[in-house]
Amino acid sequence: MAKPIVAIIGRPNVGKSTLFNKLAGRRIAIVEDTPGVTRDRLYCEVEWLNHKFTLIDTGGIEMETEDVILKQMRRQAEIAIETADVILFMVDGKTGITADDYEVANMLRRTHKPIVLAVNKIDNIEMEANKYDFYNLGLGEPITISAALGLGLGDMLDEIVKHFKTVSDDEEESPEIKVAIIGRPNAGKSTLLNRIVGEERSIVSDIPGTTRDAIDSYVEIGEDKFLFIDTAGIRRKSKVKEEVEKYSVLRTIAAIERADVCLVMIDAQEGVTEQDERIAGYAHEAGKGVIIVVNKWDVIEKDDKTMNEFTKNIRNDLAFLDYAPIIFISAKTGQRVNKMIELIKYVANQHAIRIKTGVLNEVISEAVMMKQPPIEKGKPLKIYYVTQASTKPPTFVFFVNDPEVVHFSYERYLENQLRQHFGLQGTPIRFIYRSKQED
Ligand SMILES: Nc1nc2c(ncn2[C@@H]2O[C@H](COP(=O)(O)OP(=O)(O)OP(=O)(O)O)[C@@H](O)[C@H]2O)c(=O)[nH]1
Ligand SMILES: Nc1nc2c(ncn2[C@@H]2O[C@H](COP(=O)(O)OP(=O)(O)OP(=O)(O)O)[C@@H](O)[C@H]2O)c(=O)[nH]1
Repeated sequence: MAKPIVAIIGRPNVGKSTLFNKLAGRRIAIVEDTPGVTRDRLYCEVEWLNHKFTLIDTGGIEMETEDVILKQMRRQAEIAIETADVILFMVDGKTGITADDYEVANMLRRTHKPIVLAVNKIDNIEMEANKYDFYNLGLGEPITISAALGLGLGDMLDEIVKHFKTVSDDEEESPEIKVAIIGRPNAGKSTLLNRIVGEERSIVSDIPGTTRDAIDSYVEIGEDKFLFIDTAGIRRKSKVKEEVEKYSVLRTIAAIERADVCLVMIDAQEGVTEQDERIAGYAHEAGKGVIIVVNKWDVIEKDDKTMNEFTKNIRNDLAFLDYAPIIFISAKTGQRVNKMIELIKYVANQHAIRIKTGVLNEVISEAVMMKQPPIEKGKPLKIYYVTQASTKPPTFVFFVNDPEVVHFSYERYLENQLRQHFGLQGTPIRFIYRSKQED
């Protein structure tokens, strides 16, 4: 099930960062151990009761004059409308409603997306009454919070997660493989999509005055159904370079969250760049199936060694994606595009694989017999039992004597053993350790 996306929008200074920091559990922006990925506050994972969702921040660029703020907020709202399942509209309960708040509320009211209106900076009971003004926005009941003091956040989260159920029900019924084509501008994403979809591509634009840049395309190829999520072309005119980049990143993250398989598209003429590393890092972090697609292979002068050299360099630059297959294509000529489609099917299957507990334990016991765990902190690791807890990505729970004594290199060894036996190409896998005494 795709994790829902909640987008937070609001004027500068209403307290978005403060709320972010309060809610962020794991993955604020990106964990540091993925190389090439910088830490910036763009998104975080939030867990509330039994729900997990991704909170994205659509704002945060410094603006000076009043009308620029409004322009900026309109953009935020557009992005939120495009990418989010639920929109969290944050206003300042201390300053009261502003004209910009009205403008944005008008835009939001026209969408079918659920909106949660949070009135921030209500630090004490006496200030509660400030909320009545905000009914005028016509977005329903305002929820008062104090991000700084952590007040009212539970009620706000309850309201947010209330809107999830219908979203995930829809998604679960769809049988198609969801594929996100991600990569730097100019890598050839649109060209590839057009090659696959051809004339049938349907352009959906449900927001007046804006073009939807992320367009879903349903494609049936033989018996198989695919949904391609395109992230190409951030074509909004903006003079602020960081702004354009930030939007393109947010859209990429939203596309990745919805996908089963991500095609990380590399321009063969450019090789792997830092931006490629970062984009690939998002897909890896999100636990999605990944295929590295080297495009524009037609323009590369090649001999019998070229492909090996490229492979070596990519493995080196994107070491954390060692499980991802690499394919060399030309979106322009169509070279290996059919093969790539087959690969997508294969990786989607691997990503959704379920391994029976019996076989799983046989493989792990054999692995342990072949190579005993090293002694950590004076204590040998004992693995009692392994079971696959979930899929997409395959997640294995190890019941052990002490989770603290699992060594990174031994985990690597076990992962390799599982990969040797079960394939698992193109999918990250996750290990969770439980102390047996706990249960
Ligand atoms: N009194 C009070 N102040 C708050 C609260 N939440 C945030 N603030 C203050 O409001 C100011 C702005 O907070 P930020 O979290 O940086 O606001 P922001 O919306 O992220 O701002 P941008 O990054 O410009 O978009 C800071 O001085 C915070 O300390 C709150 O619940 N109560
Ligand atoms: N030679 C060659 N050129 C290609 C190939 N794929 C794309 N191109 C060219 O590369 C340029 C960029 O392609 P697009 O498909 O627009 O790239 P994009 O990734 O969608 O770019 P954005 O919309 O900016 O994100 C165009 O001029 C394409 O014709 C290819 O396989 N071979």
